[in-house]
Amino acid sequence: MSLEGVKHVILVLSGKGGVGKSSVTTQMALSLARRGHRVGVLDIDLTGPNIPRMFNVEDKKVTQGARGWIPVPVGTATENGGSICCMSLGFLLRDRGDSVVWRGPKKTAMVRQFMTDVVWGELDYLLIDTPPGTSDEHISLAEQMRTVNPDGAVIVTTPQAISTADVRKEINFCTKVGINILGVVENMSGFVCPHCSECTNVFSSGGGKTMAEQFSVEFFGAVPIDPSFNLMIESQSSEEAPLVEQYGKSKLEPIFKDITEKLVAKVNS
Ligand SMILES: Nc1ncnc2c1ncn2[C@@H]1O[C@H](COP(=O)(O)OP(=O)(O)OP(=O)(O)O)[C@@H](O)[C@H]1O
Ligand code: SF4
Repeated sequence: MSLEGVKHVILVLSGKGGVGKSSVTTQMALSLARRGHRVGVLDIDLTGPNIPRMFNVEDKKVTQGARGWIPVPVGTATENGGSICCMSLGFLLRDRGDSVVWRGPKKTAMVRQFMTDVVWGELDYLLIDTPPGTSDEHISLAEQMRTVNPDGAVIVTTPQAISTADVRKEINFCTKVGINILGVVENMSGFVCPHCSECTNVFSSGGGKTMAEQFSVEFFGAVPIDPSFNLMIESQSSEEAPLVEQYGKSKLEPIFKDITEKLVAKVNS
């Protein structure tokens, strides 16, 4: 079984698309790796496999070993032994539009293969970036995810989503399919000015925390919109310091340090 060396499996879920699930997954991976953890990222967001782009490994090829697919390493290991490797449908698609037209059974078969046929080796954390939504198709995906016995899920939302029924739906979805909720991250919560670094609350603030209290789930933290994070992702080049090092300068790094400390404490409690 390919997950036998993996200590903790964490799902990253969101009730709707575009809330920043992939960027939260990426930053949790960077933050964990900076603290010496060996991290794998599995991207099963078949409608928008963004993880290879986030880690600037889009042009890398996945190789097939004797026991299964070998995930793609992201840079080299850090001095304290932290590392990131990833696997995404994006590596296997000839055309990024291909997966969008797949029918449910084909997607489910692909996810099943991803859950079982990737040779991760020894990992402290495997983060699984899942497709957004709570439809019937997601229920069958969630059933696949349960086969890898995850520690639970981190739910990503935005301040706008909190004021709608999205998070409630997502929490009910987890309860229905028997997935433990580890905590909630509110993304795009305010805006960091690129000139003076002042954070302005564009929408109402504090909603995520209140909502988490209502549902008795842990609030991991609020992440503002930081345009420099996108610039960092877009301007990555092989000549520059590895992303895991560059991320040390990001204004979002201390926030994700706090989020991942809560996550680590939760899964090890
Ligand atoms: N806090 C943030 N600050 C700056 N940019 C952000 C932030 N969160 C997300 N983004 C940007 O918003 C865009 C959408 O984010 P992302 O791809 O992570 O969303 P998603 O929920 O995974 O989307 P999908 O539903 O397509 O999978 C990306 O370009 C990402 O870099
Ligand atoms: S936060 Fe300050 S520097 Fe940024 S746009 Fe507003 S006034 Fe200007």
